[in-house]
Amino acid sequence: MISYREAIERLLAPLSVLPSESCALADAGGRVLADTLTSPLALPSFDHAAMDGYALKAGASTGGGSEHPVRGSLAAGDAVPGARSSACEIMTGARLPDGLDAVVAVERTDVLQAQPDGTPRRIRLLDDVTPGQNVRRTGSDVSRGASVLAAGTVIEPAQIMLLAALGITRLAVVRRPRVAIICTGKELQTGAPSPLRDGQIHNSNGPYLVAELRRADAEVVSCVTVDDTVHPYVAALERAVEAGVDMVVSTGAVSMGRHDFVPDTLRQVGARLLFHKVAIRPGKPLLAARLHAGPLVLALPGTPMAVAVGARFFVAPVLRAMAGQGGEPVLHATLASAQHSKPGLRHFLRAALWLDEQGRLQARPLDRQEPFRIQPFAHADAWVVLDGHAGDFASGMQVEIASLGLAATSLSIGAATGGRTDRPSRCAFSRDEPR
Ligand SMILES: Nc1nc2c(c(=O)[nH]1)N[C@H]1C(S)=C(S)[C@@H](COP(=O)(O)OP(=O)(O)OC[C@H]3O[C@@H](n4cnc5c(N)ncnc54)[C@H](O)[C@@H]3O)O[C@H]1N2
Ligand code: MOO
Repeated sequence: MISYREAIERLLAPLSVLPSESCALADAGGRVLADTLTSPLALPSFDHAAMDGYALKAGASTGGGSEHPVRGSLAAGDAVPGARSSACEIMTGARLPDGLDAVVAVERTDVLQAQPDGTPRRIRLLDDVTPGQNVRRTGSDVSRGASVLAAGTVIEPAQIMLLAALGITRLAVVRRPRVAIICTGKELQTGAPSPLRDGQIHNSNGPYLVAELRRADAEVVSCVTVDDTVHPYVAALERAVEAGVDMVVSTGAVSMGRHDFVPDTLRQVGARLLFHKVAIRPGKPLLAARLHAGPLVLALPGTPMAVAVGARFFVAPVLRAMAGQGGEPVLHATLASAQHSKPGLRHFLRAALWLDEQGRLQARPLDRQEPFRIQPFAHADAWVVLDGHAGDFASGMQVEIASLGLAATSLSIGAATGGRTDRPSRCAFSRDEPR
């Protein structure tokens, strides 16, 4: 049996980043940037006013109390031909005319004279005005040609704001990974959902995997249920290959039972076995193989929490590697209750997260950790990962935590404690070495 670290090395070593494709910015939410983006523009693209007021040439004549004639008015969007030397009314966002270098806010002036329509003609400054005051300089946010987003960045709304500001309407993104799901087990009731026949159960792994993969922006090509016999599984694999998938995720039939046909079947179809059985709990009988036709097969044990662990700690790193994202940052929290784990095994525990009075993130593994239990998973905030320390983890130790779902950014805090956090305003977690 190999360690988790070795399993991940074997899994990721042969993977390459998926090809890129062009995508409209409007459709880019959740996609992964394929190439590092350089800015075609400076931001701001021109010196402009940060306040509604008056543009001036700052200097010896712009001390507090000085008076200035006002010529013209500029609003955001106005073209500004030629240079100016005298003060001019200006609105926030309007380009600063050449020759002027400061803006004084309207409330820091007295209007001495105005036209009948209210347009100011002469003002008095209440304070000294200095060069650059209330001016947003060209390129002070982004300089032209600068690298603005690295390859592998997930395009979230904040990135869309930046790209839109730069006038980028199309971008190269990594193609979505195509995944087929195969759920094995003749106990899985197909067809009408209820009532359940004797010995039958509802398929919960399939819908869970579909939801996780979709949230991770993978394309779920198919999700089929097959019984515990070789032929339907092989046929499902063939259909997945024909559909051009990058990965097959199957559940069940990888352990020691007489009906656990998946390991032998994969050997029979000529798949190259990467590993079978990993020193983890839950999920130990997990198997990874590569089909001759190309796709990776992750055969997860059927027990629901083995599937959840397989998805979070095996499927997610594969998806990151296929997207060119590199290792995931490791998060830590303070362990709130002592834990004992079996030495040599990496344990994944469902846990509650909350903030203590000092704003430190606390993690307490939930009580019922048996891998068949689904309810605690639905009420947990995060995974706690325990490995090493001869199996003894004292309360107060820093331990590794991970978001419950595949999307590493979606760490929830306080849901498992009914939203109770000792101090809800701060979240202190440490980020260090990539996983
Ligand atoms: N003699 C041994 N028995 C078992 C071992 C072992 O080492 N020696 N390992 C145990 C561990 S650990 C796990 S995990 C399971 C994995 O078994 P399989 O991968 O063969 O999975 P199944 O037997 O098909 O199913 C296990 C369990 O999960 C339920 N299940 C399966 N698919 C679904 C689904 N789509 N939705 C909901 N629930 C599902 C299934 O009914 C079983 O209860 O093996 C242990 N045994
Ligand atoms: O890996 Mo299994 O889920 O411990 O029963």
